[in-house]
Amino acid sequence: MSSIVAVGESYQKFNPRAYLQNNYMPPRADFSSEDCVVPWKLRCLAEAFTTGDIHGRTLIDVGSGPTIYQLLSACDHFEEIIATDYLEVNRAVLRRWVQGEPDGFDWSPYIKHVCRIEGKGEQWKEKEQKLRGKLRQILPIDVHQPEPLGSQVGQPADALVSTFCLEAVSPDRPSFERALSNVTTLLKPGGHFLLIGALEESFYLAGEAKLSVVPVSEADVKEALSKSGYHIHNFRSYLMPPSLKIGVDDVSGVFFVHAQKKPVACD
Ligand SMILES: Nc1ncnc2c1ncn2[C@@H]1O[C@@H](CSCCNC[C@@H]2Cc3ccc([N+](=O)[O-])cc3CN2)[C@@H](O)[C@H]1O
Repeated sequence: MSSIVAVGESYQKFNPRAYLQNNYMPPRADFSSEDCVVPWKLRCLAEAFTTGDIHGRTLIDVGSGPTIYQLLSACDHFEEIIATDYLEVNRAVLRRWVQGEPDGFDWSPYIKHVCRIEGKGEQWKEKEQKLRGKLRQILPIDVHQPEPLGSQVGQPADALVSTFCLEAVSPDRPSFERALSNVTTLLKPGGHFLLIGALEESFYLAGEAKLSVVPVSEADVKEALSKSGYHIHNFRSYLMPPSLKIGVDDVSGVFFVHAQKKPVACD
């Protein structure tokens, strides 16, 4: 069995609720401390959009998983946001959130925090409804395919977001680099890519599933972006404090990159 097929097999046991519990509840989601990893991620994303340089018609979120926090600061800057994931269980979680079904994960602490740090006086219910209104497509994706969205691919997006996906679905570094190259076909030349991921992680848990992760360093990520034709505007790293090493993975840190796909070279 190819190692990519093995990755797909391993995801069949992925449990969205366990995954959310492990990574998006306290202690990792502690909004009282700016030093905590979730506020750090939200601040990186909010600050990336304050320049006003990142905007357009469509943003695609690559490997959304069962989360929407990564889209909260984006929703003011795009007409349409397309969420994607490999697993139907995750796409179903996202659809239920968009439809406002009551039994879902409570993202309100995240929405309130983002409204606070954006400082625009936006009410959290207003931002919640705005994102629900923009999240119009939730599509299947496979980043190991040269056309990750298959026949659904429309015109290239103005921007991409991806959080914790590429390294968690790639068995090795060449596969990670190919996956990045594949998803880059979804982005227009000159388009912006906001990428968040795990540093030096080799596994993580999501209920019964124990998923392998290809450990990547800052240098590995920068090299992969350079090979895929990106200019890096900003690269930040967060060092996971011992208090947040809670056994759900062996992640050493988290990286945030604001990269831009170089325009096509004119001959
Ligand atoms: N072939 C594929 N193409 C696209 N997506 C695919 C494919 N296969 C699986 N997927 C899809 O990709 C997956 C995305 S979730 C990946 C989780 N990454 C590791 C985890 C995340 C995390 C989160 C937060 C923090 N923190 O400190 O705050 C740390 C960490 C480190 N551990 C999942 O949705 C799957 O459904």
